[in-house]
Amino acid sequence: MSDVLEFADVTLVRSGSRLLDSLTWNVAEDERWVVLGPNGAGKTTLLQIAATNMHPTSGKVWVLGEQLGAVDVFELRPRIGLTSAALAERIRGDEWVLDVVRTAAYGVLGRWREAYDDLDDSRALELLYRLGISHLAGRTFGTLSEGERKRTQIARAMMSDPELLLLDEPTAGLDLGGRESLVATLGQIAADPASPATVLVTHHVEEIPASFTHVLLLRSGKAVAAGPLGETLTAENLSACFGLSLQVSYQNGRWNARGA
Ligand SMILES: Nc1ncnc2c1ncn2[C@@H]1O[C@H](COP(=O)(O)OP(=O)(O)OP(=O)(O)O)[C@@H](O)[C@H]1O
Repeated sequence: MSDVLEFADVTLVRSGSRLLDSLTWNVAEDERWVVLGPNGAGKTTLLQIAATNMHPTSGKVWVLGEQLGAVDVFELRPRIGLTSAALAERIRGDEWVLDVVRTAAYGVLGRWREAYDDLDDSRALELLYRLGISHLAGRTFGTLSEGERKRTQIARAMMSDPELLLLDEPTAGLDLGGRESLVATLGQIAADPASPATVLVTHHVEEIPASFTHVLLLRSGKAVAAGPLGETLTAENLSACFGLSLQVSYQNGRWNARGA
């Protein structure tokens, strides 16, 4: 199985701070990773490098087999699906939900072509259906609830049939019902062998969808531990990651953590 992401001794420095510090990490095609860590650990920075939006200060990064710095990132980006708060802020409130999704086929935000192929339309509608929001296709983005917006963004990220899916805190800001429902949907997507390699950033082990396979624990830009969930998400590793004593449990495909 070839790697879709390869970070080799990656350091990223901004204003004298090491946002990532000598990070070595690989993601294979069939893997679904969760990246966990406290505020400021470097999770979003890591995802932005994987999305080719930032370049490391030192070390090497390969995305979908191409080395950053030696490839035209504009050719790579359509092969990567990304959801992030920064991207969501750029979606206009008066944009139709169907357009938010189908414009991703052309790597743009906002309507720019007057005619879309039937194939674009049917794929966008199929994705909205898969995300449970096909009934919202004719609504404007600004009228959606936070949970509906998150689902729209995930459908958009999947529109170009990406080989790598990057989800930055997809369940942030949702109420309990909204979170549980979206975690279940993400679990279904992760369980589909046709789904792309996925990296999901979160602060909470409760938000790890079933069928995710691996975890990277980040603290101060460094990997505390990385590997298969079952053997890596231990009380010892999670405590070291968050800097407090924690207990971890796993039941019916879901994780839970609380103070020890
Ligand atoms: N341009 C910059 N210059 C200096 N420091 C920066 C810059 N951008 C980000 N940082 C710092 O880098 C650290 C890592 O940021 P990042 O957003 O990657 O963390 P995170 O793990 O995603 O955090 P959170 O969980 O709060 O979203 C933070 O301490 C942040 O303040």
